[in-house]
Amino acid sequence: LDALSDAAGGALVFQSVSTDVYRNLAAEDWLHQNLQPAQEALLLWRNSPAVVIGRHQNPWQECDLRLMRERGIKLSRRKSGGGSVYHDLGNFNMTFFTSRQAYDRRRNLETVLAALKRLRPSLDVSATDRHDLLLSGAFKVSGTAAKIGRTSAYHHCTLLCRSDRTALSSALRSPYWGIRSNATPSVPATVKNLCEEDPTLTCDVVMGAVAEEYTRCHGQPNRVLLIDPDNHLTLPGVNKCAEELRSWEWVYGKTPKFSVSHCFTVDYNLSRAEVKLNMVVNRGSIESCNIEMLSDWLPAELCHQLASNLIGARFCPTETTVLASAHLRAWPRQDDELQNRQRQIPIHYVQTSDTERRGEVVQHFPDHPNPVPRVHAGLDV
Ligand SMILES: Nc1ncnc2c1ncn2[C@@H]1O[C@H](COP(=O)(O)OC(=O)CCCC[C@@H]2CCSS2)[C@@H](O)[C@H]1O
Repeated sequence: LDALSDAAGGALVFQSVSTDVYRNLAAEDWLHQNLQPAQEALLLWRNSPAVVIGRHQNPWQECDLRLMRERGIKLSRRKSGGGSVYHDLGNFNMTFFTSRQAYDRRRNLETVLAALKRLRPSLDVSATDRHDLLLSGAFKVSGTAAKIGRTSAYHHCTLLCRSDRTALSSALRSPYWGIRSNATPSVPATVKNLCEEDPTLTCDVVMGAVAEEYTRCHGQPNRVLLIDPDNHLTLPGVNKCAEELRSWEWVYGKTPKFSVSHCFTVDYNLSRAEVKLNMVVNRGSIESCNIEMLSDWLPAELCHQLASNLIGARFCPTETTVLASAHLRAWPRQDDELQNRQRQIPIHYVQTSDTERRGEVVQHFPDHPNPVPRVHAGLDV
């Protein structure tokens, strides 16, 4: 890197050859750690479908994890604060590295605006006070976040060129409710793609224009260096960092402590019961759990035992399903009716219908002679 920056004699422009969100975030982190603080650089990168949540966010509150899993949309947590955004190959990201003193989000956004102006003079894109970029004064095309270190800093932002807007809004809609936390909430906006204004605009065209404008502003020849975040020889330690960013402990485990309070009605074989579920989830694991039955539909002891079995489990359905099933098997009375009733408790409470979201808290389960175990405490992972 030192040789590179000596040769370039100033600012550097990198473009990642990877579309893996964890590898790209690791490369970004690597550059932040390893560039000389005074070295200015720009990293351009794109990801295959992913949601990137802010450092202090709760993924269960921000996105539809089940839908994301079904559609292969990855979930990642970045190191900067702020809200949740959706990425795919129709969106690209820019990371502006500077020293802490030279950190200036407005100047970076001016570079992006100037690039767009040169490219398509008629495009109406402007920056807001919170550093979003708006198209036609109303539609968000870019969101901003930043990380400020002791001596160096970076500002990164997105740019929507031709993303799948339907996937964006469905991935960023949480179907879960009853969660209380101090996690940073996102600020939802109406988004648009640049290509909706001008169909000839692709990520490649816009990225090229930003690189050109950035080098021009820095009095440099327009040269883009390809960077491979998979190459630990060029970026020593980058693989370990990517694995950390991919780990459950980072993505889910860093969620600020939260509580889940849920009250619902279960119907089974013509009998009905009210169930209250209260949980505290800390570092992604169930710290306390209480299941209350407002009738003798299930013995209090069974509820209590089930709740205590879940303590310490990761708040994810795979783990809690195993625990709940084990609890069923260990229950001494081979009472089919009781077992079937316990299986009805949707501790894993994925709520999708609008009535439920409005708070009518009614959940019906089809009467099934041989219900599959469905008791698990994670919302969905
Ligand atoms: N890709 C993208 N670009 C712009 N706006 C988006 C995008 N995806 C979603 N949104 C909208 O922004 C809000 C959230 O806005 P909010 O202001 O809460 O959050 C942000 O903007 C964070 C930007 C982070 C940028 C980083 C750069 C590299 S890695 S991620 C969301 O609810 C959508 O309405």
